[in-house]
Amino acid sequence: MDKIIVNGGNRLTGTVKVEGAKNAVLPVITASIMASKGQTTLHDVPTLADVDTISEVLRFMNVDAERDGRHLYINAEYDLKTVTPFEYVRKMRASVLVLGPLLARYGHAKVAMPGGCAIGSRPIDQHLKGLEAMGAKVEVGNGYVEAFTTNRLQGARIYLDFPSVGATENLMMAAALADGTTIIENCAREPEIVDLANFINKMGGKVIGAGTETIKIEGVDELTGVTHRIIPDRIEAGTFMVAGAITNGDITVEGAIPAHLRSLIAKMKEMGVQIEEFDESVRVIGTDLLKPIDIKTMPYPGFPTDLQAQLMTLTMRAHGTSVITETVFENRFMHVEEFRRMSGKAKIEGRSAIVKGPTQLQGAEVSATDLRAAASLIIAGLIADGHTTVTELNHLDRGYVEFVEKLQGLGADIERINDTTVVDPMVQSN
Ligand SMILES: CC(=O)N[C@H]1[C@@H](OP(=O)(O)OP(=O)(O)OC[C@H]2O[C@@H](n3ccc(=O)[nH]c3=O)[C@H](O)[C@@H]2O)O[C@H](CO)[C@@H](O)[C@@H]1O
Ligand SMILES: C=C(OP(=O)(O)O)C(=O)O
Repeated sequence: MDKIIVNGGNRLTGTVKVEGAKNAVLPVITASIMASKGQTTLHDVPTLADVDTISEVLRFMNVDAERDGRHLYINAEYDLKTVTPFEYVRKMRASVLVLGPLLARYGHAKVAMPGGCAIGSRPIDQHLKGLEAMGAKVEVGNGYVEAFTTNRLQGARIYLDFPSVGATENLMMAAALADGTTIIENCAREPEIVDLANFINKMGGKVIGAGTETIKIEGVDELTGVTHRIIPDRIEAGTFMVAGAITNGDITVEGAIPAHLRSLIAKMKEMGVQIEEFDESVRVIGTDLLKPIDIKTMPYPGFPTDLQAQLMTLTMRAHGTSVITETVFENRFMHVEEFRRMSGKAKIEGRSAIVKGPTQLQGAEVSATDLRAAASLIIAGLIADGHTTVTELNHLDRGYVEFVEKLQGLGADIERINDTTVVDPMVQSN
């Protein structure tokens, strides 16, 4: 079992570079299967477990998907299978993003229903509602969702009850090859949605309005493979920004696009952190005198739920009480219990976490409960007294490339080990 061991106390300094965005590359990869001719070449592809999983999904469907370092070559010119089994969806919920592309290209898609996960129940009703509005017949049973259409999907006007990122992406892709015009209202506005729209437009699609509350898509008959560079990962960038600030460090994060990080920059400045903005990088200079804040996670451009756990670590160093409210996922506070193991003073009240600072965190053995919890426990370890050991690193590997090496490059005392020590079951059960 792999473990990360952090010895707290080092101030981070220097420069770190972020990868292409996980949440941009996954939908772009699934959109590439709509290209009935030509090869797709993607650059700045992060070497993540999730990218490997979605590539396996594509290969299962008879698509060529070959990765060479940070480049991915995809050829979907063949007859594709239109089924995605549970073994893939179980590993990664974003597999459900093949639904729109397959249905649009073949008039059929059968995908294992994604279950709930540690952060919430995560239904896909908004995806299905939109596909039905476009004329698809949708059946849910035996753990699968199956969608058919005898003719092409028809353009429709769709209002999302919530600006769901995945639903906006699935419907935008389905509409790209539909007959007529689709309008998606109350859609998600994340930078990753804009990246996907740019990619579809390069393929020959006609998408306008991505990044606003209404997207209009005029369906076309055919899409072709193209070359595309994935946008930088704003969540990875934000994770390092917090790591720099919490250690009272001075770091530059290359690939941090300030326009994509407005809410985090505003909140960190409110806490007293100094932030200098450049075109595609930010410099973060920490302070000993952090102020408490209130944060509420919201769809973009609100504060991202994917940075909630990381920023919570910083509030543990602030002088006073911070209130962090999670409105996007109903169960995204699993890290609070782990912070308490490190002597963090945090408690959950309804949908909020109340954090009292400043606290001198203590090194402890903690376990990652989801991807961002993994990163935030490591960040907490950077300022804890003594050693912090973080396990369940499969979560971290879904979303961070060489996280340990990058932190070492900034001066952290951290290592990843493969610990094969057999644990006495009597001790473990206590
Ligand atoms: C691969 C990817 O891009 N993942 C991101 C994406 O996930 P994902 O696309 O799954 O997130 P959504 O925006 O769809 O979900 C947000 C909320 O809407 C609810 N909902 C969603 C769809 C639906 O049909 N019905 C419904 O009720 C969800 O349960 C959740 O409470 O956006 C999330 C919110 O920014 C991020 O945390 C994830 O990192
Ligand atoms: C929740 C996340 O991802 P996913 O939607 O892939 O589970 C995340 O990136 O923090």
